[in-house]
Amino acid sequence: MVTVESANKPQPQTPSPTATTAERVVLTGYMGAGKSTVGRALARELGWEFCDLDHLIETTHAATIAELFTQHGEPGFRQLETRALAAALGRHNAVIALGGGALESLTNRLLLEQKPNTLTVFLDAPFEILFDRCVLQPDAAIRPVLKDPDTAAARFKARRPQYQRAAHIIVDTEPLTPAETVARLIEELRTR
Ligand SMILES: Nc1ncnc2c1ncn2[C@@H]1O[C@H](COP(=O)(O)OP(=O)(O)O)[C@@H](O)[C@H]1O
Ligand SMILES: O=C(O)C1=C[C@@H](OP(=O)(O)O)[C@@H](O)[C@H](O)C1
Ligand SMILES: [Mg+2]
Repeated sequence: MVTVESANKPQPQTPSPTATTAERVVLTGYMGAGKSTVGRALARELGWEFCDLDHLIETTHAATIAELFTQHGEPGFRQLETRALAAALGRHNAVIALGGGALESLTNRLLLEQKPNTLTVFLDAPFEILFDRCVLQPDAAIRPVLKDPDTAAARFKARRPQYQRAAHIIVDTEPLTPAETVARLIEELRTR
């Protein structure tokens, strides 16, 4: 029997492809890991909002990442990144793609770690693969940190333990396409 009360209740929305209790998924990993590409596709699949931290910084300050590095230096850029992260973590039903350097900051690591209902995913791959992906990326934004390959390799080595420590889920993306990584994450989200 359909009571008036239940008939007036809001109808359920399109079923989510996952029953996850997480309110947001945060993608981390080095440049070229696919945070932006996979994040956008995952958000679309979940019917969630997509927030790319670099894009948020660029629109907030009306300048490209490269311009912000030139204007403020890397330390200045990192401050803007921390503010953007704090704002982004306030979103619900959102996939958030971090920049590759976001977890260098202890403040950022604590912001992320202390945010409840947040599933952090580390998209991993060897440095050489990541570097090639960035070089081959059509119309890629300039990544100032990638200018010198030796320094970039050293930063990869230094950052990797931070990505690992922050992660609830680690995906080795080397053998996967971005679509396969999305499928893997949807599968993981079913059980969390
Ligand atoms: N297996 C893969 N996983 C993720 N990205 C891949 C893969 N293979 C190639 N790519 C390409 O590498 C680039 C990753 O760039 P992007 O998503 O901007 O990474 P990030 O935001 O992590 O720096 C994209 O051009 C993407 O199409
Ligand atoms: O690793 C880094 O220090 C950076 C990564 C970039 O984002 P992606 O990882 O999305 O390329 C961007 O935030 C900026 O160029 C600095
Ligand atoms: Mg990106």
